[in-house]
Amino acid sequence: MRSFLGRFSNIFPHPIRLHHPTASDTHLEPPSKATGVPWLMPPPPFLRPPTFLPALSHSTKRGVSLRFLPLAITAFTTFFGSMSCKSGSSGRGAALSDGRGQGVAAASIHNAASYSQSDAGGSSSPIAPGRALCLNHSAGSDIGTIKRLIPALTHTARKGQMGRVGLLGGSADFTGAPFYAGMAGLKVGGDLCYIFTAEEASGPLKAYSPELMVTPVYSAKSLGVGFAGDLEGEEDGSSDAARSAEHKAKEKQVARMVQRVTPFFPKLHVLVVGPGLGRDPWIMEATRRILVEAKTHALPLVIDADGLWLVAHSPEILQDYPEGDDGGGVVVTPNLIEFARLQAGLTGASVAEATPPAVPFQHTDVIAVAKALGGKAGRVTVCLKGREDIVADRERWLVVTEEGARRRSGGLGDILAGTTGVLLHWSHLAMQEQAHGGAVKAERSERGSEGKGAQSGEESTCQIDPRDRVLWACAGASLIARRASRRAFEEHRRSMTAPDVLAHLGPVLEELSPTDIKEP
Ligand SMILES: NC(=O)C1=CN([C@@H]2O[C@H](COP(=O)(O)OP(=O)(O)OC[C@H]3O[C@@H](n4cnc5c(N)ncnc54)[C@H](O)[C@@H]3O)[C@@H](O)[C@H]2O)[C@@H](O)CC1
Ligand SMILES: Nc1ncnc2c1ncn2[C@@H]1O[C@H](COP(=O)(O)OP(=O)(O)OP(=O)(O)O)[C@@H](O)[C@H]1O
Repeated sequence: MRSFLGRFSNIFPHPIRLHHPTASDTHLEPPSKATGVPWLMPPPPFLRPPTFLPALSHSTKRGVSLRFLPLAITAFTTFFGSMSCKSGSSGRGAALSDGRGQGVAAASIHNAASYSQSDAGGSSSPIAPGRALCLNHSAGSDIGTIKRLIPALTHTARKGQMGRVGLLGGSADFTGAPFYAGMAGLKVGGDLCYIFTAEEASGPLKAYSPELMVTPVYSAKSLGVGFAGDLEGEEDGSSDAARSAEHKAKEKQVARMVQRVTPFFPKLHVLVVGPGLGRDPWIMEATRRILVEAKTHALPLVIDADGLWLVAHSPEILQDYPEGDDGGGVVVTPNLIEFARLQAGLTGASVAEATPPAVPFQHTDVIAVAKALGGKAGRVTVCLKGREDIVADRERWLVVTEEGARRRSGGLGDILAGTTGVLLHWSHLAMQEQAHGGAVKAERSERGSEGKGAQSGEESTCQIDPRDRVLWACAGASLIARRASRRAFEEHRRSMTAPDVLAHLGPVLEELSPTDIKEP
């Protein structure tokens, strides 16, 4: 896997103007600094057993558990009856908690694994010094730059101006992921969210929230996807002719799915692809065709989760993806495993067997993947999620070190994907505003935020280089999602789940860019 780097060793330019190399530029080992919240610091190892409650560290991974199964089962039998497990158990095990006993067992399995993991504290600056793209390297001015991306709310705005986000995702199995991504887009401040999903998912999604406009674009049942798809490939005794007829029927449904999604393209500012989509080959094929169409429209994309599974298997799909009038190109938001899969796909290694390397990924890895995915002329920006988020395009990069939550519950990546979609559009608006400076600036100076920000040293006086605006959009989304996660964690601790983070998006946005304006 590391030999992958060698192939791209000549394409790593200095990431930024005025970049001051530091030791951590080349190695993203998590800092060892403690969090500063004394009672949350991990207790010495000898104090941890016999509680088996995991310390929630920044290196916790979702659902990492089974290596310690025997130990966990012992813990379960010891502590069942003495532990109350009313609030959410940690990690994927929580999904098993139909009854009290199962919930405790699942939590114990995860706890045992976490017990072996080391902890690391957060760093104080939200964006690593020396890695910012602004001329001024102070963290305050980095936040100021992100604030510039957040559009003012005026009385003259029209519905839709702040963002019309499409989302291709959700399936019979996963209805939470598109919900979290879509709602994040709205809660951050996007105006409209269209979800394209399975018929089987659309009912639940509409019931979760009437704010989401949900269009069913295929039937999981008739396509044999999801639950029914489990039977696919089994010998069913049907003849070749019957199988060929079934194949044709499915081909037709795939074509219909494409036809149902693509007419929405002209009204969308961005399409988020992947959360909860599933990896059924027919759905992957339909998604591939939809991406090909999106390319002809130069529709800005955010690709996450199962969308990345497709990209890892067909990395050529994003080659030379154009920047349209709205710019943006493609943003991919992999977690560590998804990033390792992208690397595998690009090198022709097995995608399914990819695992993250023992040493942490570096910004050079991220730049290499961004460049390789985009090909000669494509604009692909990668946001690698992790202990710190590394954002890079083919030549520049930055790292967001804003402290996040120590809970790794499902759905936080979906929230980032939806947030990124809106920030991507906002960065386009900000560029327009920057180009037509005067009038909009005057309107902005009416806002209560201006004075406050200036006092705290967070206002940015520098212009955003248009080439960097997607990086800033990704950094902004990362900062917002991580800050909201941290706030939700401070409030809910071990019971923090994705909806708690959604609830904190608004307050974080308000803090960054207060909405009160003086009436003319
Ligand atoms: N409530 C829902 O509906 C949710 C649905 N989700 C969807 O579930 C589907 C499958 O996603 P998965 O993430 O499970 O699939 P993956 O195959 O990408 O991940 C499989 C497993 O890898 C492990 N893993 C994840 N991140 C890791 C890391 N950084 N380092 C080491 N191991 C790691 C976890 O155990 C995870 O369960 C996607 O469509 C996704 O969008 C998730 O978004 C979570 C929430
Ligand atoms: N160790 C960590 N410490 C703090 N924040 C983290 C850590 N790892 C990831 N994050 C943040 O959590 C969010 C989700 O990242 P994660 O890697 O869990 O995504 P994911 O696996 O795609 O999520 P999902 O459950 O939606 O599929 C991102 O905003 C990321 O910055």
